[in-house]
Amino acid sequence: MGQGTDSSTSTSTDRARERARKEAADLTYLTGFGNEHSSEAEPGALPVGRNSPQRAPLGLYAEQLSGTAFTEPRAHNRRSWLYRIRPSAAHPRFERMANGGLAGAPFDETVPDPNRLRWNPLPEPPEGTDFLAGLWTLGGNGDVRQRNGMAVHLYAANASMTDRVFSDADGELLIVPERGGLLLRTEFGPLCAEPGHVALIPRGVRFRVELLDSPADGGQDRAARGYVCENHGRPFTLPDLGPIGANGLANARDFQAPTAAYEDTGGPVEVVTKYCGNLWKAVLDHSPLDVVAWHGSHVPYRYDLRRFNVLGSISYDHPDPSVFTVLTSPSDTPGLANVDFVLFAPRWLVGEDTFRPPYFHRNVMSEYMGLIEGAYDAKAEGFVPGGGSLHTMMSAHGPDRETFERASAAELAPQKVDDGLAFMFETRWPVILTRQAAEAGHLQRDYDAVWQGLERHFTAP
Ligand SMILES: O=C(O)Cc1cc(O)ccc1O
Ligand SMILES: [Fe+2]
Repeated sequence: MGQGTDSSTSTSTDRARERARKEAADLTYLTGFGNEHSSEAEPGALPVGRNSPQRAPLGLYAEQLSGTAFTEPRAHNRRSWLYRIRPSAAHPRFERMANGGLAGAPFDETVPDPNRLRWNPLPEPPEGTDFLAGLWTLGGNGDVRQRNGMAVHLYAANASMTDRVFSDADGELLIVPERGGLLLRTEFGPLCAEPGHVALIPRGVRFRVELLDSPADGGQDRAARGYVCENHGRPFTLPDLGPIGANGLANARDFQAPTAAYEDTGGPVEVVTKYCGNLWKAVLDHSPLDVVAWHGSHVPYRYDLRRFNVLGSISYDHPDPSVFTVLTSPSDTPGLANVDFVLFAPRWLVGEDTFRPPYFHRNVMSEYMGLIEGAYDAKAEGFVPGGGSLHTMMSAHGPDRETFERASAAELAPQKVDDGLAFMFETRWPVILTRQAAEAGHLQRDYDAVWQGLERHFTAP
């Protein structure tokens, strides 16, 4: 599915990326999660006092995009009004196309595996692989047709999307760049997401991904890489804070939505949509990123993970990682997440008489973890940036032998953990692998060994 380029175009590619990087540096954003945002790229484009006037300003078409049912409670309701050059309805028939490395729930290609699993980063993709072609599904759960569950994808891309846009009818996309900056040109305007940011693209929103860094920036053939949590369930929201109070964890004001920007350009442009697990495409004679103004709550965001206000124990014991929840997709059962996005960010450890790294545990929830940079405090080695681990329902895991031995003997002075940025997609259902993930060359076949040699120390009194 890669779009072909050859080395003679690399100079113009570099120039395009330089332009994209300059543009990314000058972007302006609207702040706040879950508010009613509004933006217009041309003055007067946004109707005042009504959503759907008889004739929308500037000859634009008014169109509503609903992320929740019309009738969901006000606190959950997500919808936006888009004022665009042409309505999205003006499209020809969608035709099936190859899914490439993408797969959709229900996942039934492999027998559910109770083992602890860990992967190295994806191999470098073939030249000319864009974000969409570079998506590779590791596994997931639920059912896209029932709008529940989630999927874990990774991506490795070395080319910008040029004449195509993507949207996902099956869920929202939480994009976690690990290497290489992305310029996400969305219907709502452009968003820049660098490693250390996450970007949230709501269900159904069309976007094109341009790469900001040329492969040459980091050496030959270095692709932009990262992780994607596809959330089929209720849209991600900020967790309730309970006794924490009115502030803390991810603060709503640190989420940034784009400001309107539109393309008034011709085609052909391929609109690719993921629908009930498969990719479909329709070719337009114009860019669908033609929204001149918009308002609403179903909008893309980016969030700088370094803004996360990390809370933890200041007395003893290692708290459950739910205190590190950035975003949660709730289920119908209070406290039980369809999927949580959890961040392990730099923090101080001060617990007295405490085993400070993550404890040994077995969890009814399933945990996929990735690493954006540095190291993770439960694993001395083998868990590397761009790689990932899966500790599925009830699988026994925790610190590796080396970490256990070190932390059991460590002097408990206040200690700053500041050499890494790790995250977890924690989901209510087991993550079932795709065949490509189960058979991948970059699957570590000897992961169990990290827990070998944990000696018995028991002495009966
Ligand atoms: O398994 C992991 O590394 C994630 C994790 C971290 C932690 O601090 C406590 C529990 C947990 O599952
Ligand atoms: Fe865990």
